[in-house]
Amino acid sequence: MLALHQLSKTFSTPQGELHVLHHVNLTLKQGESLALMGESGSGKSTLLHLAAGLDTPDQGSVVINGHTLSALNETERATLRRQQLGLVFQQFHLVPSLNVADNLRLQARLAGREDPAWSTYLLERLGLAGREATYPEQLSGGQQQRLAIGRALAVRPALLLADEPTGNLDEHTADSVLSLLLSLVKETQCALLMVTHSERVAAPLDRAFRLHHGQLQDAR
Ligand SMILES: Nc1ncnc2c1ncn2[C@@H]1O[C@H](COP(=O)(O)OP(=O)(O)OP(=O)(O)O)[C@@H](O)[C@H]1O
Repeated sequence: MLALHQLSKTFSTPQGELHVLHHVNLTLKQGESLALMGESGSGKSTLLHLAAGLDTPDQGSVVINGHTLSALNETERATLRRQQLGLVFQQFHLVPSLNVADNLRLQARLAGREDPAWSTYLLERLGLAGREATYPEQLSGGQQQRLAIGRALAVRPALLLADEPTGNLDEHTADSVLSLLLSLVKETQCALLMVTHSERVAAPLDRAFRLHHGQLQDAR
């Protein structure tokens, strides 16, 4: 579902070249979940951005569901991102002027993949049935992140990329949002790559890797 081959990324900084990723290899199969850990500044978000095609590597390739990102033009990459990728961030990035139902449908609508029955089912699973007309500011943090997760899954993506998805939530809420996320991932059989600082959050995922000096190490 996701393959990273020999991925390298260097940033130029006033202090000189910063080699953030150095020939990183990783494969993630359908239905598999992987936690990406590492110290602050180790390159976790950089790797996630490369996997999402939001940034380009200096060397190496990213393959999503059989498509090599570097072989696509910008329009094709954007279409692939919309149809095959779900993104969830620490900040929920909901659209404040859209209600719950419209936020949930937003990405699916842009991808041309609206499925009303699936959206209705998702709203129930997210605990947001009956709240369709509510606006994000009227929701709790946990509810907002559940909605952001639902928006990402409404397209039935092949791959879900999540950057500290529970980082803004208290421990109890984080646990319930995480278990909902993992159960929906299993149900939809999408692959999950999740950045987290927390061993606790990483524990229920199938595999865990740590980025250290630009390379991935098995964290278990
Ligand atoms: N566009 C950029 N230009 C220059 N340096 C960058 C750029 N983006 C990231 N960096 C640097 O690359 C390194 C890795 O950053 P990244 O955000 O990937 O780390 P991270 O592991 O996600 O950190 P955190 O856990 O704090 O979010 C950091 O030292 C950062 O300052």
